[in-house]
Amino acid sequence: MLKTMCLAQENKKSVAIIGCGAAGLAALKHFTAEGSPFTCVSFEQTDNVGGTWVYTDRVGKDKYGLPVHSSMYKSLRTNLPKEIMELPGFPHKGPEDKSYVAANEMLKYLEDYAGHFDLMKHVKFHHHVKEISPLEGDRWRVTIIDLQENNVEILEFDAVIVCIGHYSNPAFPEIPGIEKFHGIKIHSHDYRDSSVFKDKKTVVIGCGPSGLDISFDIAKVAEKVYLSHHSQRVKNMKFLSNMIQKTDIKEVVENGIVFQDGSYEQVDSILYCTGYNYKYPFLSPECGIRVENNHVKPLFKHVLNIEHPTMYFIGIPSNTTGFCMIDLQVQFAKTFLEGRRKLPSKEEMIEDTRLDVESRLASGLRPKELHMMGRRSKDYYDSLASLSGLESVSPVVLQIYFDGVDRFLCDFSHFREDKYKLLDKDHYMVKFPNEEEPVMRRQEIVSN
Ligand SMILES: Cc1cc2nc3c(=O)[nH]c(=O)nc-3n(C[C@H](O)[C@H](O)[C@H](O)COP(=O)(O)OP(=O)(O)OC[C@H]3O[C@@H](n4cnc5c(N)ncnc54)[C@H](O)[C@@H]3O)c2cc1C
Repeated sequence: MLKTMCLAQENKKSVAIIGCGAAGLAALKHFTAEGSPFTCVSFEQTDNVGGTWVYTDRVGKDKYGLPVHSSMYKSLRTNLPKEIMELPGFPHKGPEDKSYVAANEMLKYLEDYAGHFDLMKHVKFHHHVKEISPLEGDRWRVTIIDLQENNVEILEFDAVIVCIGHYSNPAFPEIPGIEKFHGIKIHSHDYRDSSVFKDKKTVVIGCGPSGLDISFDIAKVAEKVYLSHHSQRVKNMKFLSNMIQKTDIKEVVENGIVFQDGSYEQVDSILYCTGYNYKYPFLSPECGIRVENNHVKPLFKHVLNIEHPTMYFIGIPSNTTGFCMIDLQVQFAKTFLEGRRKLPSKEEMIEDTRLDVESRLASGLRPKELHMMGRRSKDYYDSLASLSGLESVSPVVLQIYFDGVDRFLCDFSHFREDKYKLLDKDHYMVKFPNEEEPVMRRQEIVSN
């Protein structure tokens, strides 16, 4: 059945928003704001808004037979203070006395956001986007399955905003001998709570935010947690007494692990905290988007499909203040789709992207890390802002981000007791658990 979004009488452009987590909601808010020249629909394959923040006990397949999207676990509290996990224009009303909140409080925030801006009426729940392919004139054909009715719809749109997140497709490194291991093997995507690790010896592979958080969670009940990694960042971290740092794995044998330094440990389970892969299975090859070594390309400013500039991707960069970035990227997309600003030529966008990749590689990032922002966040936000004539992310937000990451690395067991308050675009207050009075801090962010 072919249905076309026929909006001619309204003289509005039609926009398909794929996914309705934080990014999809921010896109809906901006693209449906009063006076907007767009009409939008968000297709969400689950029955909720909130994406990542919707906890489920399920692993493997969801009730519609699709791979479970969310990687949320029971004990999770945010690793950034809620004060910088706000979508602009809607402050957190969460607990006054804490900055680091539980997943259900983040979900409540996003549901309240949807309610406040009256966004639910634009969301088609249990609608899975199966295929997107380009049409003449950079328009789009979108094939959607209504998972409840088992109906297929084919709709046409003027623009597509992809908001599907990138923490759902587990990445597994190749490990010699892994097939011989008899114990439990799971990825953090399927981690829900620590109960199966009680009194067990576990090796956790990787020490990014999930690896650290889950290791500490398991260590409360496990006999031993071996944290296998090659990161310099956690060298001075204070671990619990049953957490032991190890080098990378050399090989797995039946009941244990041989590490690169030659040591051997018997373990009952292996937990992969080895990250996620970007994946867009619904994009037909004609969309022109490829993922090579976890690098999504060709994207201008990590957001715009250079081959078809009516397709935007929101939320791709990592290691940065996600919520503010999402909002800025959405407004960037809206500015160009509205025609308020003119995009650089295709050749200029290709050259800009080439230089960006070159300088990232030169700065020591590995090819699979090309969407990591870290200290480049300010330059990235400023470039989005100056191209589109928007306001950049407030420097104090970035300062809190970097200071929060430092605290996380120094004192993992207590950093979530810190309480932040933004004062203005340059200043914030922070109260540490071991100090009587809050201290005032000033932003010192410089470009890289
Ligand atoms: C365990 C964990 C902890 C995190 N903690 C933090 C934190 O403390 N601070 C922070 O800033 N960030 C954190 N993040 C990152 C988090 O993912 C982002 O903050 C943010 O919520 C991403 O929003 P999103 O909308 O881009 O993606 P998501 O929240 O993943 O939402 C994507 C939506 O798209 C839908 N979808 C996907 N494919 C399709 C399809 N084909 N058709 C229709 N719908 C589709 C999904 O069902 C989902 O609802 C964490 C991530 C994880 C996994």
